[in-house]
Amino acid sequence: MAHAIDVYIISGFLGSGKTTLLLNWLEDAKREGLTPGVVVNEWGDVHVESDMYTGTKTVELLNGCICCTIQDDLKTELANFLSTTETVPDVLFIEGTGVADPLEVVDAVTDPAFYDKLQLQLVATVIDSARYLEFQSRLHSAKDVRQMLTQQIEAAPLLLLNKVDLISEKQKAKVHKKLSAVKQSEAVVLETEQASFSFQEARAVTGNAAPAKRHAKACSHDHDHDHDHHHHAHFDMHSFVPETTFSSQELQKSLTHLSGTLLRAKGVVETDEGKLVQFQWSGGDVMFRETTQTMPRIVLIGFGLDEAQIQSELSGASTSVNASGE
Ligand SMILES: Nc1nc2c(ncn2[C@@H]2O[C@H](COP(=O)(O)OP(=O)(O)OP(=O)(O)O)[C@@H](O)[C@H]2O)c(=O)[nH]1
Repeated sequence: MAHAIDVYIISGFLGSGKTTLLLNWLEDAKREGLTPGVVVNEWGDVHVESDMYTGTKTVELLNGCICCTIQDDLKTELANFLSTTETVPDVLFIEGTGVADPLEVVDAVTDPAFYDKLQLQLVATVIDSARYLEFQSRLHSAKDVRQMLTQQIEAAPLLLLNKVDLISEKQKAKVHKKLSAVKQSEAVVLETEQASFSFQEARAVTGNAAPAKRHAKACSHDHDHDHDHHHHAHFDMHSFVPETTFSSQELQKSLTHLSGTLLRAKGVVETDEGKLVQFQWSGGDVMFRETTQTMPRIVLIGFGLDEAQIQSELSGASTSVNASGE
């Protein structure tokens, strides 16, 4: 291989706007005539957004955080990706799950096995500015959430303060202040709406500080691969096939009625009109958008979610798959 492939890692907490940024960068790269490749790591057992990457060489790592065995999977997938006879991409975008420590992805990419094949250019962390203060609050948020956010922010020389359309100037100032206590001193912080920061602009940042590099610490998560569940620190994940139809208002109502702490929900549901749509929920309104997916699915992630209530509010049937920890 003549040149190593430039790698850009997109990090950020659940629902912050990583996929939105990835889609922007994919378009930018293609417009420039580059051939991009994508690695997406999803916390769900089904990738409900896979139709968004049609036409791009994509590797999906499902059901996990990129850590421990999943980190080994990432290395294996990267090796497979690089050894296929198809066109080698010019640039590779890796989107971690919202509950991944980006340094674990950095470790995989900078593994000696790839030293002449992959060239890490940038770790960009996307931050949901509308939920950042809540997520960083000792009063309103769990320690795992605060730690995860801190790891993601500390690892990145580029921080995109996304969703600024949802907050006031006063809130924005508070977010900047909080962020400056955590971020790398040289980190570039930019405010965005719809993660509108182009790939060209991102490349200009790569001249700045390299991503922090430390060996990923030993995995402290509980994994029990003999059972049909995956445990992300203390995050519970539920994934199931809903057997009812929804309007966006009904889905909104059901999601916001759930006891425990729901951090993120997404999936594919059937509308009352019998059409399958993709839905997104990350703390605000439920958003529906067109999809070519052919199966309904709901994936939820949070803390202390009640399985029985999820069944009665959202599943509508007994086909529910509990993928939560413990
Ligand atoms: N209001 C607002 N919504 C946004 C913005 N950026 C993204 N969104 C929406 O926020 C939701 C989550 O965005 P994604 O890009 O899927 O977030 P993600 O970080 O990939 O989410 P995970 O799948 O949980 O990792 C989607 O409904 C987006 O359309 C923004 O700047 N403002």
